[in-house]
Amino acid sequence: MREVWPVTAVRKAESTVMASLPEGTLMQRAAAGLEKVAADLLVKHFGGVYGRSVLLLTGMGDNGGDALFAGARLAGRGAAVRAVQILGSRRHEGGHKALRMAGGRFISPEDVGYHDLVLDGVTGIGGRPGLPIEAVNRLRKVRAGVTVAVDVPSGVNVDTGEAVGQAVHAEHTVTFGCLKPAHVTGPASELCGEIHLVDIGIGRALRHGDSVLSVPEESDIAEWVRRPGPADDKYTRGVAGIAAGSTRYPGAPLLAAAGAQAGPAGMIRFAGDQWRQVVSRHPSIVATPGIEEAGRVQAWLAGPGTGTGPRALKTLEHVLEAEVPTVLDADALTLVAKHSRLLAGRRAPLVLTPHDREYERLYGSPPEGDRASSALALASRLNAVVLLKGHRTIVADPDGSVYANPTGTPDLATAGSGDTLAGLLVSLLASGLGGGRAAAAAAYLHGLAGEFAARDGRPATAEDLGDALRDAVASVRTP
Ligand SMILES: NC(=O)C1=CN([C@@H]2O[C@H](COP(=O)(O)OP(=O)(O)OC[C@H]3O[C@@H](n4cnc5c(N)ncnc54)[C@H](O)[C@@H]3O)[C@@H](O)[C@H]2O)[C@@H](O)CC1
Ligand SMILES: [K+]
Repeated sequence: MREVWPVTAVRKAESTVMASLPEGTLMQRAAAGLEKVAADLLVKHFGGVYGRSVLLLTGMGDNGGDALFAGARLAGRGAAVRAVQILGSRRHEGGHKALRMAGGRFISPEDVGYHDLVLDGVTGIGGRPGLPIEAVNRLRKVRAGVTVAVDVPSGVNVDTGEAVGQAVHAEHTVTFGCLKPAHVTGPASELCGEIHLVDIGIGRALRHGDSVLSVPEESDIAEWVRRPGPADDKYTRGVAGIAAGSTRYPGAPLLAAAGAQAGPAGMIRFAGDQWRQVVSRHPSIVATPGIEEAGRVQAWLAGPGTGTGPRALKTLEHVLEAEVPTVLDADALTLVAKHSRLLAGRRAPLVLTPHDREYERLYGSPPEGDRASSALALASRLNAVVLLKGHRTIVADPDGSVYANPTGTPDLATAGSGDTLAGLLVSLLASGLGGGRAAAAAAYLHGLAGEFAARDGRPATAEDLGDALRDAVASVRTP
């Protein structure tokens, strides 16, 4: 699991470590890491460092200092390095001196044009969101072969992942010490490109309790997705129940079933009008038309394609009465938003999977720019795990843990995609995984499946996700 720390925690760790080091040591470590990534990119895209043009964008703080010292190192390797002040008039004296000594030059904002590599050192963790118009106008003149953000793309809100106004859009971000929220959540994460984490030695001073988000890694998912042991039978692996579909939405049950088939449960029960279609597509599923005769399960999924009429409400009441871990998706979210009594006094774990409009129905206002805080607010209010769908899906557990999902592709924004996610999620819950981890694992595997399904520009549909989910599970399990 990769932890994510906010600016205050980073500053605290930096000052603890800095107190025992000669002045400037951390900046030199940062600059060395930045130079390495920049040089590798120059080699990869332009065949070498020597003779390539590099532009350093600077502001008033140490972020510009990092860029200037890295630029001085690149100049020492024969790159033609220029620096331009994008924000304010105060400059980083040490960095300026180093660049001058290495043969770099300072140019006026009027003279910037194309450069092979641009290092964005306008603002870092000291940046306030939203750049002044003068800086934005200067940035507009910059044309880059490759843009590398120093620490974070300038202009973003580092602690929330919001991108206010015009922020730098980078293909790579070189960050120092640890990940910050802007790297993993919200629109800012889309402006970062590929993240390179440089160890500057502050890790030991970062306190676990100060981290605000976690990013699951492949090894976490492999550990969480239960594998059957020799003593297991279909019941001990967990029985998942799906209550889905209606004559209006007959496809949702099939897609939810396909998602569940990729998960770790040993058996799936289905209740709904499409019971015959479900069995003919998935003969291993035990299906009945009505919820009353569905049988016992270790976890329920309710909502995909059920509609919000009286029959759907009755089914949902039945599911909730079972008091087993339950995923509420799609129409079930609309129903609990309308009938708050449904969740009153609930004890068994609950996982809700809203997109933004469903979130608004449940919470009363849409998610804010700080999606992690918004997800956590709903999780606390309803005492339920909230999986807030988005480009970077957030999972918030009422116990306070928040996960930012690192996988996925915009290709997943397709009809029926959520049904497969909900199906996989209920299978994970039925296998005994806790709500937060089950939701984080489902989001991870679903995102990976989307990447697989859309590989090489293939148009992906939700129908492709069942197979792709099995490939995703296999790929996290293969070391
Ligand atoms: N503190 C440390 O120990 C280390 C810091 N490092 C670098 O230092 C950076 C932080 O440096 P600073 O704290 O100097 O902060 P920044 O360099 O991020 O910028 C702060 C300056 O920019 C101005 N500013 C920020 N946002 C603005 C806005 N929207 N409009 C107008 N002015 C704005 C501030 O008033 C301040 O003068 C990190 O991101 C990292 O790149 C690294 O060298 C590693 C060590
Ligand atoms: K920056």
